[in-house]
Amino acid sequence: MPAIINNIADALHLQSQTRAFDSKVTVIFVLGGPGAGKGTQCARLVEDFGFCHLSAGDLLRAEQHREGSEYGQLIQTCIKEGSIVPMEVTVKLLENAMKVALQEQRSGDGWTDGQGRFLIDGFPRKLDQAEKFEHDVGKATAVLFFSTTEEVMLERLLERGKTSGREDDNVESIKKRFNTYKEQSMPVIENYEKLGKVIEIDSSFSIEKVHQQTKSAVANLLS
Ligand SMILES: Nc1ncnc2c1ncn2[C@@H]1O[C@H](COP(=O)(O)OP(=O)(O)OP(=O)(O)O)[C@@H](O)[C@H]1O
Ligand SMILES: O=c1ccn([C@@H]2O[C@H](COP(=O)(O)O)[C@@H](O)[C@H]2O)c(=O)[nH]1
Repeated sequence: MPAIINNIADALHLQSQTRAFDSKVTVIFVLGGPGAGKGTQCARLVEDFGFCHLSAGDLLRAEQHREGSEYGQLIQTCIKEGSIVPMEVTVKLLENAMKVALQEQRSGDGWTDGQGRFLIDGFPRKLDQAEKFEHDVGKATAVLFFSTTEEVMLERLLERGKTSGREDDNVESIKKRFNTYKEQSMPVIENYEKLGKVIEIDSSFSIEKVHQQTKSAVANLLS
């Protein structure tokens, strides 16, 4: 970086150069409490619009089980305790996964509609993660916020827990996850609300009804 930055435009240009992805990439953060239905709706949006869906939780679980990972134990503890893995780990995993996805898209046959569109599911969970991602990786175009009550989320998670094999789909971990969500993740949503980037969808309804509302909101966003 040069010693003197002449004006704000230069400064902004330099700042944007440090990001891994340019403004052609569409990044939508998908937030909401544990079990609100984020992953379910992301899967539908992949079919509708050709998004690349990256779940931060899934990436962390894969890293936890990767042979030789230095973060395996740390990730396991955080997931069980419903706490947040240090941002450096998660942001790096997301950045790498985005790079791989873009390379795969570019080496495929032709240019597809969804190229460069990312749904980042379950991230950012904390304000510092949001800042780091936007600084190092790319700007968020919008935030899809799936909102519902703790009662609904608890029921869904306990039902999922019967088959998911997830070590955090149990009452003890779920209560901790709710606390982390309220204390650390809600401020992220409030922050993006101030920036006018949040699209809130009540996810208390059936999967199909929530999907119709989500699809129409995303279609508007992309038009
Ligand atoms: N609208 C809905 N109505 C009823 N059940 C739903 C609905 N949406 C999702 N589910 C079910 O609730 C459970 C949780 O959904 P999902 O995994 O999509 O939530 P999530 O927000 O991604 O959760 P987490 O943050 O814990 O990963 C799943 O078993 C899913 O099938
Ligand atoms: O950015 C993130 C996302 C997730 N975690 C940890 O993973 C679990 C499970 O996340 P899901 O989105 O429910 O799959 C979450 O409770 C955190 O412990 C994280 O640390 N950072």
